Amino acid sequence: MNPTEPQQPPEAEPGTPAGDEGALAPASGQRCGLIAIVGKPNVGKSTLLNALVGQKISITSRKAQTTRHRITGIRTRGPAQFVFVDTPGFQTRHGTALNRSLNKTVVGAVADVDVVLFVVEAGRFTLADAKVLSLLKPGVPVLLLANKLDQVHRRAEIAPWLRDMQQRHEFAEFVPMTAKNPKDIERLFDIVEKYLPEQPWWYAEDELTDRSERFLASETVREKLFRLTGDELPYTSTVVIDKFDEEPSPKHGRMLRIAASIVVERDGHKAMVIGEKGERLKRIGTEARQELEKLMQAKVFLEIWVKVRSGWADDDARVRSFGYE
Ligand SMILES: Nc1nc2c(ncn2[C@@H]2O[C@H](COP(=O)(O)OP(=O)(O)OP(=O)(O)O)[C@@H](O)[C@H]2O)c(=O)[nH]1
Repeated sequence: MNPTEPQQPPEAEPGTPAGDEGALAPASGQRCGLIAIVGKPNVGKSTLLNALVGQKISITSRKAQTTRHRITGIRTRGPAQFVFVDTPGFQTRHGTALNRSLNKTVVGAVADVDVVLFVVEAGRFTLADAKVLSLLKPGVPVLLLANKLDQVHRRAEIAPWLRDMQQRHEFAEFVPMTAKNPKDIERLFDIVEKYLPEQPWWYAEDELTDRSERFLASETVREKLFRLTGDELPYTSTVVIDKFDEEPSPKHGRMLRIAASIVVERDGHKAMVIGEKGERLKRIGTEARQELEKLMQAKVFLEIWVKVRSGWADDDARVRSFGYE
């Protein structure tokens, strides 16, 4: 059932090719590719992604960003580098929101990955599953991940169900599994590896560094800032991370203390960011903290200050002091 066609490299590669910087291992035998995990809500996509990339969930560095793909995790295992990408719109909680949020970009983000992992609950296939499946473009191999196999008590029913699924789509492979079972995760890696094109890795073997988590923190605050202020705030506003300390925590595993400054050009902008009775700033902080806790799998204490620095963007020395080189 494996596709015999060689895989096409994605249109937009997320990083500088490894060779450009000379920092990475030689290309021989290396594989690297983009993987999308899609499925209706609650089928176990997050559980699966966490199991696949462990602690490494990260947007990584600036060069890793593309307009088409937001990287949610990277895992380098043996000769293969697995780059997992976000598929917004495929992952909304409600079916109606799913319909509403669909647009070409969203579908496009899944169209040029190397392989799609379509997650369903083993033994089930609902209208919501069918909707997600209908959005997948032909040409990209789709692996049917029948997750939560541990919850299926009558295993004998899985074979006829799989046959039924075979009628619905030309799946490249069927993978009945339990995302919570580490052995199944290893088996899944072996299966997915074959779908990654032979090409040099895009990222260093252990891409996630302190610096990239720091970067991720500033990007997350910035994203909330702009989303919650709409078009009112000029783009010259920025976010600077003043402190990023990690402490071990017996209770939470990891604990991060992050202090960030939102730097704006005018007092009026400061008032806008803070909002009435501080409500807006509070929301920016809460939403950013929640997202960072999920991304970094840590307890996060996030403190945000708003500072006015007029003309800061023109002042080289000050820009450097904010951590931009
Ligand atoms: N028994 C069992 N439970 C699982 C498995 N995988 C995930 N779950 C549980 O299923 C529930 C949903 O898992 P998530 O990973 O949050 O699902 P999701 O698809 O990311 O959900 P959305 O964020 O709503 O799209 C959680 O309670 C998980 O613990 C599995 O293999 N077996």
